[in-house]
Amino acid sequence: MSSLPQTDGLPDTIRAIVWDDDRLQLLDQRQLPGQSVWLTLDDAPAVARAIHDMVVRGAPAIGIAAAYGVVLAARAAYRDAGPDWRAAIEPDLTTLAAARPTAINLNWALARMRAAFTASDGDPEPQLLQLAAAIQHEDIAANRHMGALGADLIDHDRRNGGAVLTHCNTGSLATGGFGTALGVVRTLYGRNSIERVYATETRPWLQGARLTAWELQQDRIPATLIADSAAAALLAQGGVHWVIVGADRVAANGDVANKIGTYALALAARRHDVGFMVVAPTSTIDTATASGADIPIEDRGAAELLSYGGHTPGVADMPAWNPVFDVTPAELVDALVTEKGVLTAPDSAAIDGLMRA
Ligand SMILES: CSC[C@H]1O[C@H](OP(=O)(O)O)[C@H](O)[C@@H]1O
Repeated sequence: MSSLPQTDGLPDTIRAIVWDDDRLQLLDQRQLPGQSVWLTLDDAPAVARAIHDMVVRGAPAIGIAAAYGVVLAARAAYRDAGPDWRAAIEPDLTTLAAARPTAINLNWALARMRAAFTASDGDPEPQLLQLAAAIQHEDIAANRHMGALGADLIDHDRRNGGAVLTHCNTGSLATGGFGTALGVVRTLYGRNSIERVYATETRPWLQGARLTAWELQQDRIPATLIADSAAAALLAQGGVHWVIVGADRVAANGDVANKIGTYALALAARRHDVGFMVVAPTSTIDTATASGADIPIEDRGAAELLSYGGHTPGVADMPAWNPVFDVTPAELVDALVTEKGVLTAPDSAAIDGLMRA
């Protein structure tokens, strides 16, 4: 799929974020699945624009792209200000932080990169590039570990086998590689533990219909696309035993911000005794945010909701409400799977214990 070489020798996984030729290469997810178009970025404002415009999207992927954005910012600051690069870099860090509000992985990555601003006055780029690459590799390793933990839980649950449903895109395109919720799906299918995956189309941006469908087809995993509004009826008819989703931010009390429609899936799952699993690395957990009520929810405006592939089939100037995330209360989450362990009752005490471990 990628015209760029795999650069780290890790087990094969679709790679949508690649540092190559001393610049950041991003697979433009707005063009998938029809075209694989790679964009080359060589400054931090361009990375911020790419995050805002969803060239790259998905909570962990946003953090990884931002980390490489800091590398580009440090290059420019050191070139322009030499030993005073730490002051010179600040405007670019502010621009990166403002790219999208909900996924906490963005700020997590910026804070981790900032913590590496050592006292040395030498060129910071090599050290920061090493850290950005480490963040991406750690994410892939975490995804593979979460895949096993989530699959183990389902394999040992009374609601094992059959089919699962996933929402939005939580695969290699949304992460450093392999995926969070889709990583669990990949692992389950690899074990012959499930027969089929149902993917919601995920209006309005169609991450499910365009990206998840494409990833599952690449992996030759049997999948069926459904309209978002068909999900409750599907769960009501039986056969789907788990809903497996990702997250953009998990609050200190276990409330989960994720793609719009997740809350409805959680309600339908609870009504029909279908397991509801959230899969997210701890870089998505924000203990500084007390509850879901405090999570900023991105609204991407009416045009995105009124259009379909750039066409406006309906009333062009119709007012529209387009929050692209919602909040699922912790009590509707049957399992929160992280790389540090699985919480089957995610609440403040359990989250605190996990983050301190
Ligand atoms: C690996 S979880 C990715 C998470 O991000 C997605 O949102 P977006 O496509 O707008 O960045 C969605 O909420 C996924 O669950």
